[in-house]
Amino acid sequence: MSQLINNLNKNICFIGAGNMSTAIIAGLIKKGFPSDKIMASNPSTPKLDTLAADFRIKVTQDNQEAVDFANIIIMAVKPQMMQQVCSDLVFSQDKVLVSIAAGIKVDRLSSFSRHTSPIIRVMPNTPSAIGLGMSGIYASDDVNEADTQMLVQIMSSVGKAIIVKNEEDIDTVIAAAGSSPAYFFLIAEAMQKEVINMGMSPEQARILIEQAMLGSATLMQQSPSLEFCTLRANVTSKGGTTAKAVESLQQSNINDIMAKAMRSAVKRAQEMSKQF
Ligand SMILES: NC(=O)C1=CN([C@@H]2O[C@H](COP(=O)(O)OP(=O)(O)OC[C@H]3O[C@@H](n4cnc5c(N)ncnc54)[C@H](OP(=O)(O)O)[C@@H]3O)[C@@H](O)[C@H]2O)C=CC1
Ligand SMILES: O=C(O)[C@@H]1CCC=N1
Repeated sequence: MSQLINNLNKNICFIGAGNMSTAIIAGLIKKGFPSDKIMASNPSTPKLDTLAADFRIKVTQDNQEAVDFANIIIMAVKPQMMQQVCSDLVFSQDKVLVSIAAGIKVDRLSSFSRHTSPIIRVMPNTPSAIGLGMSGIYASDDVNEADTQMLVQIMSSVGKAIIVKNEEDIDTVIAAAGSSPAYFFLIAEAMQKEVINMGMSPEQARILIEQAMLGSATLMQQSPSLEFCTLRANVTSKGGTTAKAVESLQQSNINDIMAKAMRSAVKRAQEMSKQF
């Protein structure tokens, strides 16, 4: 994949140089994507200065300059900014327009941007920064296969990527992968607090939780034939400690808690699609 991404021979720009753009840029550079083929645009300079210093990419405060430079334009501003930012830009029709924004559907993006060529939606997540991202890609029927595959190639270079068939599935990708790193960090925070309450140092708490999470995630990935429930059962000795902890989580309705959280993310994406 690394070789393919090096041979892509396209310029990419990021409109909005915030957290998610920075994560994807970091991942692309780590994979060897040429830094002079990336440009980021942002109204304020500190983030641009950091990106230029860390990754040697091109930077500008002029969104149109970035659009004119690129073959692939990644719109990465907050959803509430999208209409304003798009309507100030002129896109020639040979450019591939991509949005990573939650809750803004292709037909809205198309009307904001007056871009009559097909638009692709990508829903990435921040672990893209270390090559462990997970992205969902939605391309409507009128997007040509080569452009869809180019986005699959780009996002696969910073992690894994799947194509979703229906635009609504992007909201499910948000609930399961776009937003979910925050759920895992929240669980880590809660566990760290309790380890400290039990008398250990924050540093010890951090390494215990970090390594347990990393080990569990890696074990899931390296055991494709084992269901998550089997991996859980393998930890749970009859009459032992894990059984008590798991019982406590189940009594607190962990399934309902997670379902409710994920439904809330989807509901918010649906609201945003009407709001912005
Ligand atoms: N963070 C995440 O995990 C994920 C985010 N996304 C999507 O990515 C998009 C960006 O999110 P995120 O990176 O978290 O947000 P950030 O707020 O970190 O980044 C948004 C960036 O847009 C910049 N910006 C503001 N106005 C303009 C403008 N007129 N022209 C160009 N840039 C502008 C902001 O600059 P300044 O700060 O100087 O105002 C900021 O750097 C959102 O649409 C979100 O839905 C998708 C998946 C995951
Ligand atoms: O919180 C958000 O709206 C964005 C989309 C997925 C992750 N961050």
